[in-house]
Amino acid sequence: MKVRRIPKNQLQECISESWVDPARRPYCRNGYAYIPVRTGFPYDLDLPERQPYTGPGYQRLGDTLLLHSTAPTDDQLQNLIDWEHPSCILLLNHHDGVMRLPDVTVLYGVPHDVTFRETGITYTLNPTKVMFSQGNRLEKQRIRNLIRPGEQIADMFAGIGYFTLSAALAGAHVHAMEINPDSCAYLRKNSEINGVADKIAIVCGDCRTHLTGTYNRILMGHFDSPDFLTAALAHAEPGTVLHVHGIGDRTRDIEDTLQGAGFRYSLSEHKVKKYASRTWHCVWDIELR
Ligand SMILES: C[S@@+](CC[C@H](N)C(=O)[O-])C[C@H]1O[C@@H](n2cnc3c(N)ncnc32)[C@H](O)[C@@H]1O
Repeated sequence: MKVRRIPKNQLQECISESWVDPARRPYCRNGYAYIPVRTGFPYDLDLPERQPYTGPGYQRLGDTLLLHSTAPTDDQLQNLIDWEHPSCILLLNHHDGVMRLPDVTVLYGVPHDVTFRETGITYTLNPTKVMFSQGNRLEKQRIRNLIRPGEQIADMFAGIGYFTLSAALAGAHVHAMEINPDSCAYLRKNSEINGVADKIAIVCGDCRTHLTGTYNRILMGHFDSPDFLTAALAHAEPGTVLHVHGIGDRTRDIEDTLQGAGFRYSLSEHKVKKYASRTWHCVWDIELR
């Protein structure tokens, strides 16, 4: 592949010039951009063709790549480094405990805070310290579309702001509760970066002791949410909408709790993503009557 090597900060100025091959992606390394050159134009280097990466799937969070569960072979890892030029590659083995802390193996580079955008929201986090689920992207958008400006919302499991930031950007006032101090710190940072700090009241602690008053909407983005429903209902009233996440079929448990608390309600179930074979991560939308 014939390329011209230029300082990375000149990439934007060059990208529409006639010598640039628009069918190939430039790539950056060590402060330089390598731009593929069209046939017939002068070039600086003739690089061996890059081998497309064909190993296990991964997600990109800023300059860090996150592989899920399946470790690459040594050849695949080298192939991925050459293909994506990341600064760090992590293998996410699983999430641990109630805080859903990531258990990761560092495959390449040194872990650090990463910044990236997803559906118009900027996130900063360290993927070795807190979880980030790209699989919840559609659910975040769905929730954002349901929220009306001025709503009073409780996010009982705010994490680094997956739902809280969407809700605040939709014009709601969010009482964001989170038990993990690392997540609270990133949530604070993310609310500032996205310009919604004045719409979010962050509390670091157990949501069950921090819920106050009643809310228009209660977000419960934790797999064990059905077990927290009684606590949430103590801060709900007719008209309140709850979004209760869980794994597998929890409809019966949820309905038992609602009926035990004496509420009339409408309930609908939505699939968020596959969790295991035949098991789904679901969210139950409940509107109290
Ligand atoms: C699934 S994670 C992330 C939540 C995020 N809303 C999402 O959908 O991905 C759940 C979060 O709930 C927090 N958490 C667990 N138990 C909690 C509790 N009792 N009170 C407040 N936060 C809690 C964990 O620390 C974790 O950050």
